[in-house]
Amino acid sequence: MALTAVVRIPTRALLRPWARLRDSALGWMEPVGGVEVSTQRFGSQRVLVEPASAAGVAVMTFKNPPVNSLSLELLTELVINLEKLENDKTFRGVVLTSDCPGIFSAGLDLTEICGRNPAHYAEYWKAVQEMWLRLYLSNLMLVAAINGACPAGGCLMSLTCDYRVMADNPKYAIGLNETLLGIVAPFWFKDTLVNTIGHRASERALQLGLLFPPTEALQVGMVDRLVPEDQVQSTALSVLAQWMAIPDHARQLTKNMMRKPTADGLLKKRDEDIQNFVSFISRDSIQKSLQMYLAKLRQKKG
Ligand SMILES: CCCCCC/C=C/CC(=O)SCCNC(=O)CCNC(=O)[C@H](O)C(C)(C)COP(=O)(O)OP(=O)(O)OC[C@H]1O[C@@H](n2cnc3c(N)ncnc32)[C@H](O)[C@@H]1OP(=O)(O)O
Repeated sequence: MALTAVVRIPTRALLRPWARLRDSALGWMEPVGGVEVSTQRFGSQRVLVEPASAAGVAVMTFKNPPVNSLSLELLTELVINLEKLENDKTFRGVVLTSDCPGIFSAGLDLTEICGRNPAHYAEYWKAVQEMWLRLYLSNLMLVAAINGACPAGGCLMSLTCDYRVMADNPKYAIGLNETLLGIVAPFWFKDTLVNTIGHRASERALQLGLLFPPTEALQVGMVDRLVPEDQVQSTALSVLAQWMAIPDHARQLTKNMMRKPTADGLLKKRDEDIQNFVSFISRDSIQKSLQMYLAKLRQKKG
């Protein structure tokens, strides 16, 4: 791929993402008798975090209607809240789920990668990388409670988790459908999929941009369990309860051993990956494809 666009990559936002957001996580930690304890509910505008009834577990709910697209704001809030959970040693496991009925996440926010300038594309892509790295290498046990459609970036987010529970509703589908939009899933999306479902299945799924209905997703290994829609979150919590029985230290080292080489692939060339993305996404032909795809989505209603 030709590397033509050279852009300044703003680091301000993602090195200290909380500096650009009004931190609405009031009540995150309150000193009680000199000891910091977690309060009932925290999070931010688009990412709600609630401790579950089981000790050590939190539920992180994405609330970015209508479709939980991964806007820059949502990505930033996700990373901030994950970091807070990581730093609060009372938490060992997190369920990731959605507040948007019938949709886990529509993936990357197409309005962030369409009709903007190179500096914006660079800032946005850095935020996407950051989300992936933080989730993929998280020391916490992460379980995705997939309660709706889960295409592209939404699928990627779920693939970073340690376990996926999906609603058994044939209306929903999950997969990396980038080629259907005329774009190419980057190598670290591909690696995450290969690590989950294997090389041959990934090759086919990625080329064809397959969106798997739940039964097929289970067969191919993209999700680990299907349950009726109203049991997705409770099942995710009971899976976490089983994982909690494993000593954290041994599990964390094992997770790191399995995942670090894949993450290093991106860590070693983050800037090059951003330049690649910016030069690819800025092409007229790619912008036209994305505009047509967005127009088709918007027309669906009319
Ligand atoms: C080296 C280069 C590498 C490039 C790699 C780039 C990687 C990209 C990965 C991605 O994640 S790209 C995004 C891919 N996402 C999709 O294809 C999903 C598109 N959306 C849908 O299929 C559907 O919306 C849905 C999620 C199945 C939900 O369907 P539903 O019928 O419930 O809602 P809609 O009427 O379709 O949508 C409501 C509303 O939301 C807008 N919208 C939907 N998806 C997105 C999105 N991803 N980004 C921004 N906006 C989105 C849609 O246009 C509607 O808007 P309106 O204004 O209300 O009409």
